[in-house]
Amino acid sequence: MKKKAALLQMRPEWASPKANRKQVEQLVSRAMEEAEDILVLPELWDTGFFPSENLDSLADVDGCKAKNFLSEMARRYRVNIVGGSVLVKEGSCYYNRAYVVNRSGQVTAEYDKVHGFSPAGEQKLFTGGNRTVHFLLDDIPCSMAICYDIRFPEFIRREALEGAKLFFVPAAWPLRRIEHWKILNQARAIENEMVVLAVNQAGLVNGTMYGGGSMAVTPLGSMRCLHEEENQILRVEFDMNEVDKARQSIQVYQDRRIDMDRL
Ligand SMILES: O=C(O)CCC(=O)C(=O)O
Repeated sequence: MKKKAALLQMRPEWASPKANRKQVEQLVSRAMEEAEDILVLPELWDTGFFPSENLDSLADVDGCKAKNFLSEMARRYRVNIVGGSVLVKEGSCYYNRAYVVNRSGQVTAEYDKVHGFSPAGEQKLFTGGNRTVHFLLDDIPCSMAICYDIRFPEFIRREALEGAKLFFVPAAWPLRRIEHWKILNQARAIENEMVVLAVNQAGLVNGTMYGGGSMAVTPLGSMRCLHEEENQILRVEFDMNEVDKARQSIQVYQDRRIDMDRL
């Protein structure tokens, strides 16, 4: 089964959700000048990574704005959207939360980033998720992680063992560690034998230079990757049959020694 995706690499305006919805609307419209099955956005595209002041005025209460916006985009273009993540307030807690919307505009999944990026103190401000997420896009079993989550191979392995064949990684990954980003995404695709679509922020946001390098990786590790320019679209076509072929030719799922896995 062949599918087409557009990865929407962008530079969010710092702490400006309204301006960023406008930007995303323009990027989506550019992307949909050609037919696509799936659009993918980066981490915290609504605010940048991550405001620690005025959170109450910036946070999207219960994600209503993001959900309405993404649903409207998905319905307008009849396209699936893996909506990166947005800053959500629910009750008295803040979440770095992703929404997935299908072609008819229904929100089919949500995921809270599990591993807060402790060097930036993310875990002090955001409540970390405590579950993996699984959803179907055009019948393909999918899962996702957000940014720092990909440094935890046992967590991603769990999502693969739970059935994921197509995997999404929205991120706000700085340029200075962009080699880690590329290698980790490639490794997660190869070791789990799945397709990985990873979308990063790009450009200078609140003093940090984000690295772009949004990328698509096949189950055997072939990679297509953008450079660091802002607001670029990477169009990729991938074949989900490659996942089954890779899993048949190198049988890591059967050959695992679970008895040796305990940490
Ligand atoms: O792990 C890294 O180097 C970057 C992670 C990060 O910036 C994030 O999780 O938002």
